[in-house]
Amino acid sequence: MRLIKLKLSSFRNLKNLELVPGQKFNVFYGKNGQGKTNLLESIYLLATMKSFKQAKNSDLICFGAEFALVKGTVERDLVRREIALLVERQGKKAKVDAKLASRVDDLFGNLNVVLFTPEEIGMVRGGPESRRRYLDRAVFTCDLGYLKAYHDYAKILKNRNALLKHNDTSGLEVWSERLADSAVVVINRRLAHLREIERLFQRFYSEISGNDEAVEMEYRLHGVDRELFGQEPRAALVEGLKAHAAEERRRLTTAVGPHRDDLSFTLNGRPARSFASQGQQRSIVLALKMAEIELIRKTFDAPPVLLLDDMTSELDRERNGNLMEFLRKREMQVFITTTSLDNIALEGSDEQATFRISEGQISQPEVIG
Ligand SMILES: Nc1ncnc2c1ncn2[C@@H]1O[C@H](COP(=O)(O)OP(=O)(O)OP(=O)(O)O)[C@@H](O)[C@H]1O
Repeated sequence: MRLIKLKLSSFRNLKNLELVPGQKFNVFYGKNGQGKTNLLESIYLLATMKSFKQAKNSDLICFGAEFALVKGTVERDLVRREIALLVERQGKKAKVDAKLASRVDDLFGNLNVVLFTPEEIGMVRGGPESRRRYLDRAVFTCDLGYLKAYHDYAKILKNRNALLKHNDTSGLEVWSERLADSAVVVINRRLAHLREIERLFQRFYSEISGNDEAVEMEYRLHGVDRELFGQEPRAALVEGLKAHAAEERRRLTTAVGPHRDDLSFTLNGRPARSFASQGQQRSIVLALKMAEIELIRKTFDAPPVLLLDDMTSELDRERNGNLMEFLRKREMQVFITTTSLDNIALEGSDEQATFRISEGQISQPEVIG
């Protein structure tokens, strides 16, 4: 999969931008606050209709403008498609080859992206939300049904939370059962994804770290009995909700379900969150991303586009080099942002297009190699 052309109008500080990226490594450099992350955000939006910064529509529109327009030509298996996304304050509208795409599903598989941000590097150590966010994004890219399952769950959760908030216990039991049904679907899809990437993740971790540390990942059910979940998942959720009834009355919110679950990593049996060194934690995230790329390649028979935001300064030279080598072998199109070209371990023969971004404007590329 490749992005052949990108055209932005009034997207954040990128008022009028046209880009014809190279086939492989595209490096965007410039000082802080010039629009590098915004550029990656626009590509991410084209693929998913969502901002990776959890931004509102109005944040995406250039100050003073009425709407933003993101247009891209993408290519997969030699078939080109035009994707156009109109962002207005009240909503987004997408078209694929001039046909209205009414749901995100219609965009599915045209452009797959894997995102790698400094925020995600902190994921092993940080709070569970960032790990859930990572997981949800990763599952959605390969599993079309996941988004619907996730939205169904979110709707039920919202209704159940509204009852708790108003101390209205009349319909609570019915909503608990609905929540349990929907939660099982979400959790099972997450678990299926993790099963698919587990081996890859372990293989890439040992390749990056160059030693035989045993790395494991585990899906942690919050407030739900693991064993019972293995046998009767729905009953386990219902039981979990019952057991947390007092906490829910106190906190006025649903205490159990995939919105509270977590993903944990262990190194040689010890929790990576507290025991792994910074380097080991970075290797874990890197191995996860590599596994995700590999799974997408297998699922779609085409590699995704990789968006690397300001990562280069986060990875040491060796890990950076490992990553670039991995990407080179897979013939992937990569978009990298950096404040300094010295951060990129891309010396070698690969084609590299370099763009300078300054105050939302892009300079013509210099092709190196
Ligand atoms: N809706 C908007 N309209 C106009 N400008 C905006 C809008 N949203 C953000 N900006 C501007 O975009 C700039 C931030 O761009 P971006 O986050 O892409 O920076 P960057 O080049 O990635 O910098 P860094 O290296 O610090 O990450 C800021 O100057 C901000 O004021």
